Amino acid sequence: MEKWGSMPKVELHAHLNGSIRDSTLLELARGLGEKGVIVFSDFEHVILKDDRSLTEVFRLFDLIHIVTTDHKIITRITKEVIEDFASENVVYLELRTTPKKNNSIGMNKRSYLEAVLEGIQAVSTVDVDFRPHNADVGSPRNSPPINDTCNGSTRKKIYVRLLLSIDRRETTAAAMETVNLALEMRDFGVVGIDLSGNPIVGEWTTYLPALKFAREQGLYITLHCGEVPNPKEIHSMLDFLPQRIGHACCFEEAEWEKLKSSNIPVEICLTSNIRTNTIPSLDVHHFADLYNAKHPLVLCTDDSGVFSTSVSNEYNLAASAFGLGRRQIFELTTNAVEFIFADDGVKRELKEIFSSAEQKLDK
Ligand SMILES: CNc1ncnc2c1ncn2[C@@H]1O[C@H](COP(=O)(O)O)[C@@H](O)[C@H]1O
Ligand SMILES: [Zn+2]
Repeated sequence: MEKWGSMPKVELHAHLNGSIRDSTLLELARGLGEKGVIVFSDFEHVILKDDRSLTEVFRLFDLIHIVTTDHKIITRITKEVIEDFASENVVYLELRTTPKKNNSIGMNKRSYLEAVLEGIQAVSTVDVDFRPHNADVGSPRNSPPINDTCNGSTRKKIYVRLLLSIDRRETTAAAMETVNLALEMRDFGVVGIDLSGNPIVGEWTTYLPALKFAREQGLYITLHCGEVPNPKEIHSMLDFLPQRIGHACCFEEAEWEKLKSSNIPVEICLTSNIRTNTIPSLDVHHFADLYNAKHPLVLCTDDSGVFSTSVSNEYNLAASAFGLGRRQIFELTTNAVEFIFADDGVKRELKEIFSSAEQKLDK
């Protein structure tokens, strides 16, 4: 993916546990296998399987969660995932994760999130800016500006913001607990709420009170929308007017019309849609229609570990499947800065990065 290496990127739709490195997942699973907690050979077979239906993907997530639900492991995978995105020149990352409770190991949603925050602070290959700048008024910013020159050497920097996910299996009370946690942790880079999980599970009305409350309190909201055909839910989601939606795969004419007139940006995850068979092939993917209609779009990975992809790979796929050149991909990413969940100061800095990268684009 050399071609995309130098281009600055934003990643707005990445699930923490879905972005785990294959090598880390296998190492952790082998360890649990040796302790007799799981049967490693069963696990290995599922991890290494290439094509999975949406149902199989959610079975895999249950397995991943058995292996990763421990504070130290959550800290480790957070650090690795951020370092991996930074290594392909992602300059702004919105990482989403579902805060989890596991009484048997003394984990609750807050301690889970604290483990994530520890992972962010453990990143060593790049400077991480994760706290909104007005969160620490009077104290120095938590990291220097991008490409700050210190002792003659230039350090790379990545902005990281967190979205807390509500899992569709959760109750209204559990969803509300996640929103309250997000509000409490705003000064630590939590900027919004995501609704995700198996799309055939749960009812929109269950999460609605928590989502409404989140919005009233000023949190940003993005929803997994239309991963399966469910026109009633899709309409309710679009009527809610979230700041962004993910996927938008199983839309009919009326839903397309509503989406286009609403101008809600769509997070497009090409590999994920193809690998889960939500869309049969790229030549019929809705990216092309939305792109031609100049609808706001951003290319994202969804689960870079589970689907063995990267932002560069997604750019490459879009370029070859839809005939886009480097400049068009670059413009798509630059335009996405408008709908990131960050303040104007961050947007301004990102625009500067993109504008200086533009000058080198055709070289
Ligand atoms: C394939 N498309 C998808 N559709 C819906 N939800 C998805 C997803 N991919 C991932 N997740 C959601 O993210 C969780 C894993 O990360 P975290 O444990 O939160 O860090 C999954 O359990 C699921 O709830
Ligand atoms: Zn997703």
